[in-house]
Amino acid sequence: MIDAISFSNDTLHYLDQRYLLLREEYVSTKSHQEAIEAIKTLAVRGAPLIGVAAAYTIILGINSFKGSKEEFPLFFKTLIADVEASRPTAVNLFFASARLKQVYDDNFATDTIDVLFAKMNEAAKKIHLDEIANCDLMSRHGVDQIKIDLADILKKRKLNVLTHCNTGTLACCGTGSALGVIRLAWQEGLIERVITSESRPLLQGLRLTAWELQHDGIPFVSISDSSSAFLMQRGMIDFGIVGADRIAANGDTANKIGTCAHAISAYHHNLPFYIAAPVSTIDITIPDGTHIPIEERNADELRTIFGTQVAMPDTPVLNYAFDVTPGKFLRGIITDKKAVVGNYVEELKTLFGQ
Ligand SMILES: CSC[C@@H](O)[C@@H](O)C(=O)COP(=O)(O)O
Repeated sequence: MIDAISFSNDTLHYLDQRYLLLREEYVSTKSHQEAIEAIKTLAVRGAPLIGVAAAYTIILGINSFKGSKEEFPLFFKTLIADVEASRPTAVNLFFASARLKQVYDDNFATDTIDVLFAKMNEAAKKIHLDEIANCDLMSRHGVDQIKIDLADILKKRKLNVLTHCNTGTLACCGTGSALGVIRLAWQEGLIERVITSESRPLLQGLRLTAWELQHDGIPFVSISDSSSAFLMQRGMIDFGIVGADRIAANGDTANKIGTCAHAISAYHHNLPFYIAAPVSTIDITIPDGTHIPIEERNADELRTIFGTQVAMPDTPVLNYAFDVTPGKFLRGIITDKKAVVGNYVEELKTLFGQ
């Protein structure tokens, strides 16, 4: 499997996803500032991977600390604020920083700095290992749900699945969230073909998902983002499955811009549309999608394609990185704990023991 991120010898190693497929470039850094820049520029990307990268970035930051124990609280507060300011929508980033803050809160008063840092290191590694394990759990729950929901078609033939953006190894560390489900469904003989929508402007679907599918020998075809309704109308898509950057308590889901249009089209055509995401992507503190901060990115991402100007340099642009799909358009939310279908307000709470 592709190693999108790893941490060894106090060094963060990652595959720079901005240049795939033009070049496969691995970067190693001990600098937390460089790691923050990697998150901001989407060199590392995808909600679970952003969470893992954020945890290791905090470790790089504390490793660079040279002051006394008394000076650490202010340093740590600034470090956390800098990491949290890197990308606003993927809640996994805040999940990771909250975990490390908890280790700090629980141990700072009693531990030496060295012991505290060792505990934080362990916590960061655990976030990483948990996300890998989550992929396998989501995949199992997702495939089981698909077998139930699409049983009638599966008696006759295999399925054509639509996915958007990239939710595979590159985004999740393990086999993936939505792409993990697709991989297992393929291994179990349920999939005819995967349809990957390009995911303008940064083309995560066209570049990254296609690359991962090719790597695994899974048949796929890529489409422009605006093609999905037409393909559904023609019976060329049986269901959709995507990842998430933040899920509100009522199931409203932020994911890569373009997801909402796919989900509404699927709903119109009576096709199941699923979200696959680990529980670390659910923000149970917000009641609905209106509370999800939506990242707006640089206008030049839209005006240019890989550095080539494709619009007037002063073309006014709205470049929202994510949209919010209302929960009512979703057939289910596949998590590592279980597949949640039905009443999201009641069901999602139970994942948090509420
Ligand atoms: C499992 S990844 C889920 C999402 O993070 C993914 O679909 C997505 O929107 C990624 O956006 P990106 O801007 O590439 O970080």
